[in-house]
Amino acid sequence: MNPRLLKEVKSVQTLLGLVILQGVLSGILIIAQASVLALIVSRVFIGHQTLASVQHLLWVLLAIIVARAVLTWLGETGSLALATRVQSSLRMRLTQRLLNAGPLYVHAQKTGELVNTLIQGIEDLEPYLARYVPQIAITALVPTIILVEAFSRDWITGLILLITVPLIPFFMILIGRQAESSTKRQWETLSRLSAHFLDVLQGLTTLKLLGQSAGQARGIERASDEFRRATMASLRIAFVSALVLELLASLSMAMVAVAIGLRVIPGRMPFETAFFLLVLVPDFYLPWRMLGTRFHDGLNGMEAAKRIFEILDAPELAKAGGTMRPAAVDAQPIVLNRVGFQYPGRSEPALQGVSAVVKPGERVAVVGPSGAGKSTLLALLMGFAVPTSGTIALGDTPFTSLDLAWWRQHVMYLTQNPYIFAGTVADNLRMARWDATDAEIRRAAERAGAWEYIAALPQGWQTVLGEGGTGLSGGQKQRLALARAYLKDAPVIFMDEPTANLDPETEAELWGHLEALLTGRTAVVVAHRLSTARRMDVVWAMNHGQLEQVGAPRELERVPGLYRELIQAYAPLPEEGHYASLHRAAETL
Ligand SMILES: Nc1ncnc2c1ncn2[C@@H]1O[C@H](COP(=O)(O)OP(=O)(O)OP(=O)(O)O)[C@@H](O)[C@H]1O
Repeated sequence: MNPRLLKEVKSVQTLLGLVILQGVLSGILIIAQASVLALIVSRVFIGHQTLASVQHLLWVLLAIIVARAVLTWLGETGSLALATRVQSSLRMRLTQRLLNAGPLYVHAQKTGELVNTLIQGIEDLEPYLARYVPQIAITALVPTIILVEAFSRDWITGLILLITVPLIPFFMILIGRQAESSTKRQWETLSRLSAHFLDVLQGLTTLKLLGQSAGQARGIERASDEFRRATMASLRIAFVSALVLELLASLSMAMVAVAIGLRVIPGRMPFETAFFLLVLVPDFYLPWRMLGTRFHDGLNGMEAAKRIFEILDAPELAKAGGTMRPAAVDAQPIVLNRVGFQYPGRSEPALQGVSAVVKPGERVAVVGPSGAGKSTLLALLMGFAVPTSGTIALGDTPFTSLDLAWWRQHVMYLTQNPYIFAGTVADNLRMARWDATDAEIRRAAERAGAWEYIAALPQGWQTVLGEGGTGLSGGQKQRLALARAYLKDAPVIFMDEPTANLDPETEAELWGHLEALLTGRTAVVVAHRLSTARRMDVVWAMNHGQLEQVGAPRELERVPGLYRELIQAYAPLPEEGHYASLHRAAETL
């Protein structure tokens, strides 16, 4: 039993209480059943009584049998209901955890494995919680109650039971060790298989163009073959374990039977006691045999529980922040003071000593070579991660005291690849503001230049879009994202070159709508194009996680330094003043 599961999930405690009650009642009923049965048989066969004279005992026996069946049924459905509750509670907590951890944590994980844990891992908890855990309680209780009763009736039988029973857990532990490592292997290969599938689905275009789809298919074949072998190995172990348990139980029962038989024949033991013990003994071993089987059913769940708690315990890149909500967000500067950030497991910091101020209403372009730390800086500004050194503050309020959920309500983020969710166009827009009226949605779509194509869709804004916005062009997705931004009407905008993947014509058109959005708002834009940087008030030029230059774009173009080097890397710097040709040549920074 995973102690964390017991400690942290309340339903598991209820489940345990329930199965302990079931175990005690079962033990008592088993003994009562054996006693009544032995009484009936000895009266009818030894005492030569008629069935009519033991009729009341037969009714009692029937009542006990029915009670046992009802108890088992109640136990099983109760356990199942509670297991389902535990599963949904963990599913919620995992999702919440991933949402809290934010994009930086999720992107650093293997997506296939994460999906496997969230779907299959949670699913695997059911046999573990609904079958294995109750069986542990029953195995601890029922044989103990039977053992006490057996000792009180006949100490020799009690002694045989006591001596033989430790053999079963001994073999179970021996086999269990093997089974655990084989289940671990099975889990790992299944995760690898999920990751492979996801890779193929997400990277289909790249794979096709690189002519690698056959190679990936072979990869899947290998992973699935490995999974088959791991599964077969687990099954073999489960089979051997069942065989050993059956054998041990049969041998022990035979020993008890011989010891009893040897005393009944010469008349040293009353028939009723002998019969009672013989009926009781199989029920002594049954929970152990069931435990063996259910242990193997529950192994995947045990492995999954470990992984689930690993995710729940992962170090948080983004702490929850505080509760402060400073007034007038749009009048507050964003102040970075010697900000540094180091990703866990990386030796080099992604950001170091970044000090700068974004004034209210100012539009900042962040430029720099790949890996300079631009995206990391945006992530910190959105509160997805906490600086490992230095501070970021909104006015006088450090981010650590800021209510980050509230902050994100005042912030909009536009990316290179906006995500469109499966659902209608209207749903996708309402995501920015659930209470937006139809008129507001239409107005936002118009301002983003999206209304025309939305109206032309088969069912207008009620058209259902596929996951990832299938059926829409890159420009259309961007305009949808822009409409979201208009609808959200946040005073602070963060952007990661939203026009980077668009053709020049669409880009120019989209910029018309973007400029309107940025007017009067504070913006920090990661710019890969000179044209984008030029549209902003200030340029921050970054390299190796450091802020090397800050200044107006036209000014920085004139002085030697990183910004000019970035431009020169793509085109020879023309004579001062020849911005038109510079613009053409340095399409990309
Ligand atoms: N999730 C992550 N885990 C570990 N290291 C990361 C992670 N994301 C980025 N890094 C590292 O941090 C550094 C800065 O990366 P960042 O993505 O911020 O750069 P960038 O300037 O946005 O680059 P690009 O223009 O290529 O997107 C890089 O060295 C990168 O390898």
